[in-house]
Amino acid sequence: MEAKRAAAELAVELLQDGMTVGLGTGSTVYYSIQAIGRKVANGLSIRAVATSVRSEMLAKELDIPMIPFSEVEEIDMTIDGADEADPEWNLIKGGGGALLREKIVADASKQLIIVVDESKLVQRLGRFPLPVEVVPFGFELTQRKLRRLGCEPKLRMSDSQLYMTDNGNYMMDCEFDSIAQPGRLSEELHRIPGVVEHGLFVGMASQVIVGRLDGTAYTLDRVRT
Ligand SMILES: O=C(CO)[C@H](O)[C@H](O)COP(=O)(O)O
Repeated sequence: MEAKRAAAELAVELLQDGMTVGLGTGSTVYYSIQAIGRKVANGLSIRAVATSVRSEMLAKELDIPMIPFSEVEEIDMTIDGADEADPEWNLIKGGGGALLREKIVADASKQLIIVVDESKLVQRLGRFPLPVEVVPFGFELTQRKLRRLGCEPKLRMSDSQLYMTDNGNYMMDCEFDSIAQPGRLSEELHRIPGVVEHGLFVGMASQVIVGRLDGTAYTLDRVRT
């Protein structure tokens, strides 16, 4: 908890007056949204868009000024979590189910700041099952096509019900041994018609902030290949 909070709060220090801010989703970003709420109460002037119904509700409770995504031309900075980050700052996201909106918001952002604790750092992506959002129509066929990419795709459940995203889609959690070429896998996933979006964020992060258990945080050095 302290590690998540440390990363989340350090990221919020990057915000400046006048910014349009993207709010990610998850238990780490929860602390960022709380910290933004405190800064807004103390006079920080920003407006925000959320990547999930959950984050939007939290932001509204904290009186963070929100604008509809339809009114946004560009987002200055988005703060979001991740399930895994590799040394090149490639990510797996979507454990919390919000990957589609997160990717749309990240793509519209000048800067994507990722906040994680040290347990999320990996040498190679793939230990965490890759979330893939699929349309309900023909999901069995989509599942078979995903399997052909070398993974075991499991339909996500929640309280014994099929999990449904904020967009009315299903989620397949795809277990790979490891992901050697995230960029290539991303392209292959996009070629499957039933796939709406997947949780590989390749080359999108502008910074990865890592929280330690002792409550300190640092920016991960980026290895370029
Ligand atoms: O991608 C996400 C939601 O879709 C989250 O950012 C990711 O799952 C990390 O969550 P947490 O901070 O709770 O570990």
